[in-house]
Parts: sequence; C-alpha cells; structure tokens
Amino acid sequence: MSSRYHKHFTVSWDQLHRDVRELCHRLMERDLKGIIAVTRGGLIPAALIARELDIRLIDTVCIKSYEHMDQDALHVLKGVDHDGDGWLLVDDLVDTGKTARAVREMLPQAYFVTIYAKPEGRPLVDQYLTEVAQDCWIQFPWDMGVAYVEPLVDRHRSAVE
Ligand SMILES: O=P(O)(O)OC[C@H]1O[C@H](OP(=O)(O)OP(=O)(O)O)[C@H](O)[C@@H]1O
Ligand code: HPA
Ligand SMILES: [Mg+2]
Repeated sequence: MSSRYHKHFTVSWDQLHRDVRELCHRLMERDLKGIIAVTRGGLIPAALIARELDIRLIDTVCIKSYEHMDQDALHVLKGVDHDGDGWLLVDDLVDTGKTARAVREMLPQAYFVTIYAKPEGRPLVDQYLTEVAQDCWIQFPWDMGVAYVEPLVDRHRSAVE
C-alpha cells in the first residue's frame, strides 16, 4: 500500500448504489441542464444520478492524476467549452483536492458533487455524501472481483505447517 494510505474502505456495488441514491435526494430540487462526469471515476455515479434525476444530457471532462495508488502529474485530456453554469459536475471522490481544483477552474459555475470526500479535498465540493479518513484508500467495486476464500481452519493449518 502507498505510504499515504494505512487503511482500506471497501465499497460494494450495493453500497455505492445506495450512497448515490441518498445523495440524489439532496439534488432533486435543482434545475439542471445536464451532468458532467469527471472520468473515469465519475462515470458510474453520473450514470446512476442521471437515472434517478431523469437527465439525458451527459458530458465529460477527462482527467488522469493517479497511477494505481500513486499520485502523478495531472493530465487534462478533454475539457468542455463553457463555464458549467446550470450543470452538475460529478466525481466519485475528492482526496487531496488536486483534481477538484482543476475541474473547478475549468467549470467555475458548475455544482460539484462527489460521493466520498476526504478532509483535504472536502472544502472544494459543494456536496458529498460520506466522509472518509485522509489515510484511507477507498476501494471501489469496479476495481474488485468476487473471489474464493479458503475456510479459516485450512488457512490456519497451512500457516502452522
Ligand atoms: O483529490 P485527488 O487527490 O485529485 O484525487 C481524486 C481523483 O483521483 C481519482 O481519479 P484518477 O486520477 O485516479 O483517475 P480515474 O478516475 O480514471 O480512476 C478519483 O476518481 C478522483 O478523480
Ligand atoms: O481513495 C481512493 N480510492 C480510489 N481512487 C483514488 N484516487 C485518489 N484517492 C483514491
Ligand atoms: Mg478520477
């Protein structure tokens, strides 16, 4: 694990879906032109929000900043040609806030939401659902798979042999 992260917060598909729906309750009253997803992490939350709020117009800003758990230079691969006025900007999480700062500069008028927020990045979003500790790596369902787990007694036996 990268030295910045000492714990894991594992999110199942079901948990993510429930969290996104919960966030949508707070977005119901907003008059939105459409959604801008921050790729790639914002794509699935954006699709779920679009379904709940009956939004069909979806655009992207395409940004890469991490290689696995290691933060790298920020690369903007695609932007949009407006200031975000009336648009909902969606990412999966805000961590250090580097990505959030960049998208805020590109889209200063957008309403920015994430599902999860860590303390350093939290002030940069307009709304989020769940706060997660700064030293915690959020493990998303799209990065995991269902795997066989050996019974405890067998694991114990092979450990003592
Ligand atoms: O607050 P920060 O420290 O900038 O980190 C948050 C960003 O990092 C992740 O994206 P990543 O660059 O890993 O790309 P991905 O969305 O394609 O996984 C995540 O989806 C956020 O966009
Ligand atoms: O905690 C995290 N989980 C997944 N992707 C991330 N990108 C930055 N921080 C994280
Ligand atoms: Mg991302």
